[in-house]
Amino acid sequence: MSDMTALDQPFRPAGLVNRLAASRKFQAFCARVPGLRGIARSEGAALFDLMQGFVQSQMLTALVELRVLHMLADGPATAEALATRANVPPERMAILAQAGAGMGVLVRRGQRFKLSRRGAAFLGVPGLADMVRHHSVLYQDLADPVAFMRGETDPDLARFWPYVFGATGPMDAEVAARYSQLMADSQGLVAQDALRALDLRGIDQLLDIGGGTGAFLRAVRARYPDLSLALFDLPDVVAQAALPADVTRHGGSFRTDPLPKGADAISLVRVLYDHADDTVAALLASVYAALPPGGRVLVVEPMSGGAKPDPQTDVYFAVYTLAMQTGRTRSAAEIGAMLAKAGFIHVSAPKASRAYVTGVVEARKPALPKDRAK
Ligand SMILES: CC(C)=CCC/C(C)=C/CC/C(C)=C/C=C/C(C)=C/C=C/C=C(C)/C=C/C=C(C)/C=C/C=C(C)/C=C/CC(C)(C)O
Ligand SMILES: C[S@@+](CC[C@H](N)C(=O)[O-])C[C@H]1O[C@@H](n2cnc3c(N)ncnc32)[C@H](O)[C@@H]1O
Repeated sequence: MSDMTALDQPFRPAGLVNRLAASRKFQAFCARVPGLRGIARSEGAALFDLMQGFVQSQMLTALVELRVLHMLADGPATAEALATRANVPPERMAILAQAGAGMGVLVRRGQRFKLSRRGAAFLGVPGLADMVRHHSVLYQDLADPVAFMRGETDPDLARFWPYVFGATGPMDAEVAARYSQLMADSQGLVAQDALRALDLRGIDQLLDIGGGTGAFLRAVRARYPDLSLALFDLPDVVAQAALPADVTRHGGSFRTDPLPKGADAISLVRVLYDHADDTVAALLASVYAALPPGGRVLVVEPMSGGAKPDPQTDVYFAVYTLAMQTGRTRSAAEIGAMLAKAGFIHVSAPKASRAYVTGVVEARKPALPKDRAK
């Protein structure tokens, strides 16, 4: 039997609805019946988009690398004019611009192309173009997805973020700058959504562990000017943080050093998902030890949908952290369970507005010893 014959065998999945959906006769029937036709068409288009996602991403990368979106920010242009500026053969630029319009980041008006609203929003999101550019590493890592899922590859993404892994010693200036800038740029939306979901009133001092260049603390300062702030990160990273003079800086490693005491709230922004469960458990134990009774811990990072799989976090961030090889994308329920295991109570997951930007989980250290039993 040839492979083609094998593929022609009808599938008979379990369940009536799935059996109908897989039936070619039923698919053809739906295509003829008004009402069902629309469902069949949109299911087909959704399948097609799943299949062509990698082509869309690569064409977005080409639009970014060739600065086509940036050029069109100055005003509409023909594909020919774009081709000259980007040094691409005109017939190829015509295909790229047409694809950009098909993807909704450009709009075609006769022979000219302009930036669409979505394309303009893309350029306006801090660091998004650079995020797209750095995806070339992940793209290579996923070139053989079967080997990748079997754990038979050695992904380069694992080396892209050296300071995620607590590297010590002198910092390569270029690596540090690339790392810090990408982190700081993408921090804006994270801080915005986290501070919308969290209420920090009542806190006297907030210590941000793994706070990088201090972008989260700067956003907190803008919203809660009276809150006293402190940053803890690796010494080289803390030294680079751009923070107001009154913000206390602590250089150290949460793997080997005790966390400073004095704060009644500790935040962990995009820190836990970089690390394995045993590292996270030890870190949460240190956080617990550093907090006073009644102190709060705030976990802010993209989270898996858990029982309700999420279209972005359970694909992009789960695969991204898998390629990094050190951590994983956990659900709010998993993070909550780890917090409870460390002794925290009143674990809650305030609703954040965009799962693909961040999720939020908070909890308290018991105020009184008797609370621990609760
Ligand atoms: C008034 C009328 C009628 C119409 C107005 C129309 C109009 C002008 C509408 C405007 C539309 C608008 C405001 C759109 C705004 C869109 C926004 C804000 C889009 C935001 C998108 C954000 C995205 C796509 C974020 C992506 C984030 C990524 C990819 C983050 C990756 C982070 C990584 C890889 C972190 C790694 C850290 C590590 C290493 C794991 O620790
Ligand atoms: C993904 S970044 C998050 C930075 C920042 N919170 C943000 O969201 O933009 C992880 C941070 O954890 C820090 N980090 C990694 N290992 C650490 C360790 N052992 N001790 C202290 N900080 C560490 C890194 O230097 C980095 O700043």
